[in-house]
Amino acid sequence: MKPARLIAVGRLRAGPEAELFAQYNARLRPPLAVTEIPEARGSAAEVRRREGEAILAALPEATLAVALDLGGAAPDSEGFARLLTRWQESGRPLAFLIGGAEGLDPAVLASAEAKLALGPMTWPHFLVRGMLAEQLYRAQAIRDGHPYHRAWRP
Ligand SMILES: C[S@@+](CC[C@H](N)C(=O)[O-])C[C@H]1O[C@@H](n2cnc3c(N)ncnc32)[C@H](O)[C@@H]1O
Repeated sequence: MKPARLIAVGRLRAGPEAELFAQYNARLRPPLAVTEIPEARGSAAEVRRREGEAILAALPEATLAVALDLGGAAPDSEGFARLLTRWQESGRPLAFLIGGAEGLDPAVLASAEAKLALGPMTWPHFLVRGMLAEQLYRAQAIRDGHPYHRAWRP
């Protein structure tokens, strides 16, 4: 499987969020390749626009982009595993996009093939990297029939 790319705003420094991401990313076959976009300055709209331009410029041609966004669909983990399989089988480069403190620019959201929410709450963008990597690992476990994922609940 070709590696998916994570394009995320901000520089993740050493600390608990970096460790969380590294722990799950290391379990992915293959791990996500990470491209960090520098945080922009200006008004909220300028920040979104500048960061958005940099995100779009970082996307390889024909990329199937999945934007992490509160307004996106929120599948359960099995549904996400099925979506991931469909995206990977498209044969196109796959990239997940995470915005910065001001969120993703409308131009980025409009260009994305899919929008994915990790529930209705707003999470810090550096934590979202680890949460996404965990769900990608869970999707891998679901497809492999690995007991990491226990679907049963009372
Ligand atoms: C602090 S949030 C930005 C909040 C911004 N006001 C907005 O509504 O997008 C930074 C980034 O983290 C990601 N994010 C935060 N919470 C999320 C959630 N529940 N689902 C998906 N992505 C989320 C998104 O990529 C977002 O652009």
